[in-house]
Amino acid sequence: MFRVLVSDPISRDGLEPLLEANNIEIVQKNVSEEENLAQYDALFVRSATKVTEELMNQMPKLKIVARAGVGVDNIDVDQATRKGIIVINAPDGNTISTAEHTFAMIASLVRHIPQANMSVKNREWKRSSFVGSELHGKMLGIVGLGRIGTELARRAKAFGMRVAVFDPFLTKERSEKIGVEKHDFEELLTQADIITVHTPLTKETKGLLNKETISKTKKGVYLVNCARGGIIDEDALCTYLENGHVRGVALDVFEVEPPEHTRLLEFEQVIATPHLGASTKEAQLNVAYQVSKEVLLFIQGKQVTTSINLPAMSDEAYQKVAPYDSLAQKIGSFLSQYMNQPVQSITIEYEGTAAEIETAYVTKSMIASFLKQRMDININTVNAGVLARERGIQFIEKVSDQNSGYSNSMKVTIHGEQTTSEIKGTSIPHFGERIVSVNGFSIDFHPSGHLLYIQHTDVPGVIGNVGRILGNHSVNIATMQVGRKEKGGEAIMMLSFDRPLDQPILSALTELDEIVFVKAIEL
Ligand SMILES: NC(=O)c1ccc[n+]([C@@H]2O[C@H](COP(=O)([O-])OP(=O)(O)OC[C@H]3O[C@@H](n4cnc5c(N)ncnc54)[C@H](O)[C@@H]3O)[C@@H](O)[C@H]2O)c1
Ligand SMILES: O=C(O)CC[C@@H](O)C(=O)O
Repeated sequence: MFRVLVSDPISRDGLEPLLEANNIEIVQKNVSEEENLAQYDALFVRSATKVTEELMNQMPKLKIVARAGVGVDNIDVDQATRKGIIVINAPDGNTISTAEHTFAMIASLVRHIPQANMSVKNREWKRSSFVGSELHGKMLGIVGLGRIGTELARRAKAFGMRVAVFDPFLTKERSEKIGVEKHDFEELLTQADIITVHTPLTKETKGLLNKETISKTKKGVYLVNCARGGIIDEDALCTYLENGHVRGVALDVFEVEPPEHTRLLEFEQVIATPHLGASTKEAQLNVAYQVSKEVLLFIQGKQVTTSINLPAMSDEAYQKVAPYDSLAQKIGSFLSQYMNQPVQSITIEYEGTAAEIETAYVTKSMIASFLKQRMDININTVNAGVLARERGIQFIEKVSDQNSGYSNSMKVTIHGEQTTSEIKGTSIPHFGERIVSVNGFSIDFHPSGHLLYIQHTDVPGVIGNVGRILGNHSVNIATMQVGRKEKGGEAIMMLSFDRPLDQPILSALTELDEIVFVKAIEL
């Protein structure tokens, strides 16, 4: 049974993909009210539930956190990544609703609709107090032309506004295609009549509009924040509302929610909504449906596509990656068992068609498989890179332009504290994966099951002696491959069996004079 805890109010209709599936239990209850958090595999949240390290520690089975919305600032993504918990969101399900809400806020701001509404309800009729301005012909400055910024720009243009945009990642081609003026931040500040922010809250965007930057705006400017509290500094807003430089402010989001800056809310020129950007039936259905479908993919062992902490990959792309993923996992596990020593670096080199896939995913998969043999915690492609780095293991990914005769190959080299080892493998369509070289010895075997690696001197009788010892212990050899670099030098044998070998057999083999090294490997 896969158990899902839905902590914030999320559209029940949107949970349909999960409700219709078998063996999934869904409980809709806030985390603060649930006594047995340890039983859940998945957690659904909006922005209210804070997914902290402490909460995740109480949920040892947690595998996936689904944010029914865009912003993941209420989720400790770094800690989730360390713990191997996938974090997904619904990146575009609420875009239209939030753009529409922003536009409604802008229109309300310049026509004083909320204030006029209050006044009429107070039985007043003050028509001259609420003279507004037209949007037509005014310049809207959009900071951040992502999904919401783009939809807002379209609506503003339909109202006859000029749209100026600042976004450091915006290309000239895209701005031309959307029909907006690309500006630098200073230009936008000095020219716009209304400035609205649509960036995530990051180190760079926190306080982007502050005492200094707001001082550069036009006198009488309107400021809007329907993105994240803190992008516009709330103290600075109070200063400029007080001295009349800023004519009006519209806020859907606050530095602390519900807002604690009561002085800001006391200004008549401030209009506010309680984080309602995504609060429409349509958006809530969209985001819940989007994350439910993703969680179902995860449960079915398929690729999730909207993960914050996994390389994004469609199921179609994963089908191309899958054979190499399997090979990488086999090589990682083999090398980890074979090299029983601390490791300094892992290099993975892709050649041929293997170099054309999402190599970052496969590299993480190989590292996860390597680390799994050594660590007793949940390791997967989400946290493999972080855990390797934390343990001082450097990993390097290379693409080789050499042609070693295989249509694809993957070579993993591990520098340990005492020795260096290397395995090369290939994936043959309809035939599976093969290891074609171990530490420079050419060989050809299927990396699966109960294996035995033997390094020995290339002298007559070794194979017979090994066969005799195994026979004496009633061990049947399933397959056997040999490889050597030169006649009479060192050589290797790779054997496979129907059952694992126990220690007395391994000790007996090690005692043979011509045997240098013996290692049982389980794949
Ligand atoms: N009020 C709500 O209910 C609500 C609903 C949905 C989204 N949001 C918030 O709205 C914001 C935008 O969402 P989105 O889906 O459009 O995101 P998005 O990722 O599509 O767009 C963000 C844009 O900001 C730009 N950007 C990043 N750093 C910047 C910087 N320093 N200066 C200027 N631009 C910068 C990026 O290049 C990108 O184009 C997010 O903060 C999101 O959490 C709020
Ligand atoms: O869940 C909500 O209503 C907030 C949504 C919004 O802030 C988001 O980032 O998607």
